[in-house]
Amino acid sequence: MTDVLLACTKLSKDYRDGDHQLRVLDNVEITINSGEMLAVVGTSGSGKSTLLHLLGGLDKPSAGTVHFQGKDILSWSANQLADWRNQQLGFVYQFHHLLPEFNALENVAMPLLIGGLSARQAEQKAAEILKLVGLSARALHLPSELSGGERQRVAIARALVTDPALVLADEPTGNLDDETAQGIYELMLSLNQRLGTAFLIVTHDQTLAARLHRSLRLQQGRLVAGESA
Ligand SMILES: Nc1ncnc2c1ncn2[C@@H]1O[C@H](COP(=O)(O)OP(=O)(O)OP(=O)(O)O)[C@@H](O)[C@H]1O
Repeated sequence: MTDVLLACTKLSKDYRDGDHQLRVLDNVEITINSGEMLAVVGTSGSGKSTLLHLLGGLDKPSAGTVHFQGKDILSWSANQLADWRNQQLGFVYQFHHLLPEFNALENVAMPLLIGGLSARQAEQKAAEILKLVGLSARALHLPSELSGGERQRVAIARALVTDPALVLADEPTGNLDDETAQGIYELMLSLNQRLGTAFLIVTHDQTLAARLHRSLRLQQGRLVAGESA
C-alpha cells in the first residue's frame, strides 16, 4: 500500500533554556504509509520522544506541518485532537502505564469505554484483542500479577483495541531483556500483518529496528541518511 497516512514537513521544535534557544528537532521530514512499520532510531536525547509527541498531536511544533490522511492536524482544536487520538491512534510507551487497580481485560477495554461503547461490547472486543496477543489466560490478572513482557503485551492490546490506523510506540521494549524484546517485536510484526495497522516505533536498538519495513536515523534532532531494512 502506498497511501500516505501521516506526514510531517520541516518539523522543528525549540525549547528556551534561560537565554539559550535549544533546537531539539530540526527540519524533520517523515512520511508513514498505511500499513507500514517504520522505525526511528536514535541515541538518548536525539529527539525521539519529542518527535512522537508532535506527530501524535500532544505538543505543537515551533515550525513545520503535520498532516494525517491529508488533513492539517495543527489546525485542530484540543477536542478534535483528542477524538482523533482516541479513534485513529494507539500509543505504547516504555513503561506500560496500565492502571494498577484494573485487570488486563479492563485496562484493554478502557479506550473503548472512553469512546462511548457499552461495558459489554468493550469487554468483548478487549477479550478478542487479548487473544490476539496471546494473553486470554491472563485476562483477569492485575498488572502486578503479570511479567514485564506480558504487561507490554497488554499495553499493545490496549493500543490496538480501537482499531487505530497507526500505533506510535516510544521505546516499547526499553525496559525488557533482549529475548522478551524480540518477542514483542515479533508480536507487533504479526499484528501489523494481521490487522494492517501501521506502526511508528522509536528505539535506540538498531537490531530491533532492522526487523521493521524501514528505519530512519535521528541524530541531534536531524534525520540523517536512513537505512531500509
Ligand atoms: N520540555 C522540555 N524543555 C526543555 N528541553 C526539553 C524538553 N523536553 C525535551 N527536552 C530536551 O530535548 C532533547 C530531546 O529530548 P527527547 O526526550 O525527545 O529525546 P529522546 O531521544 O526521546 O531521549 P531518550 O531516549 O533518552 O528518551 C533533550 O536534550 C531534552 O533534554
